[in-house]
Amino acid sequence: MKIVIIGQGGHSKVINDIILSFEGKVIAYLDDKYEAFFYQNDQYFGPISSAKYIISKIKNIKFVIGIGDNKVRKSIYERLALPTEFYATLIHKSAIISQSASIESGSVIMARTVVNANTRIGKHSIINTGSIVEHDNRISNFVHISPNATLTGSVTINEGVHIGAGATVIPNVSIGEWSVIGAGAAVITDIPAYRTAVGVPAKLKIKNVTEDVGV
Ligand SMILES: CC(=O)SCCNC(=O)CCNC(=O)[C@H](O)C(C)(C)COP(=O)(O)OP(=O)(O)OC[C@H]1O[C@@H](n2cnc3c(N)ncnc32)[C@H](O)[C@@H]1OP(=O)(O)O
Repeated sequence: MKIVIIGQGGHSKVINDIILSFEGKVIAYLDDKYEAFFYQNDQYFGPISSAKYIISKIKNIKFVIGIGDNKVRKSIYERLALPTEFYATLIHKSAIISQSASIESGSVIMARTVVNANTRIGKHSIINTGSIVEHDNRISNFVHISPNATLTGSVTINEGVHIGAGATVIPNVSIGEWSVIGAGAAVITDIPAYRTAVGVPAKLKIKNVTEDVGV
């Protein structure tokens, strides 16, 4: 599979490792740190605006937005307005994915994750290294489940939610859209939209979600 990664920060390096795990190839990096489109050492580089040019130049390519921040990832998705079929679903070879789970396009599933039975994962979401997403979860679009987080059974994660590293969510809990759960939290009650919750058990912080959540 020939992949174009949009964004060239830390998250894109881990996506590159997913692609190597199934012997795919990164043919281009598009990032706005580049002012012009160029070819070097068997790869193309250019600004994000060159996505449509690269589609016209190279056949059978797929894109992935390799940016960890949920809001930035969504804004680039909206800016590019590419049809769904241009986005890859990338799953590391070491991930364990139930046959009854489903994962939509643009989402990335990192090394040593588990996605269990009847879980649904939406578009452009990240299931990061070593996290466990148990059975019957509903994970929406532009979500980030950070490394080593655990979602137990029948958890609902709405659009744009960021679950911090090592956090645990108990069964049947719902997290409202664009909320942030702090690293190491234990979430035992529903969390409303656009809020930050931290601690064990997780409590709402007074301050609402800020732009920078430490992704
Ligand atoms: C491969 C990768 O890197 S994937 C990305 C993984 N990234 C993460 O897991 C980051 C998760 N982010 C966090 O945990 C952050 O601390 C957040 C989003 C919860 C809070 O960030 P901010 O809003 O900037 O909060 P800030 O740092 O100002 O702290 C405010 C208060 O919350 C407390 N707090 C912050 N985070 C946590 C936490 N995870 N658990 C418990 N308390 C916390 C602070 O101690 C502080 O308490 P105080 O007011 O009593 O002094």
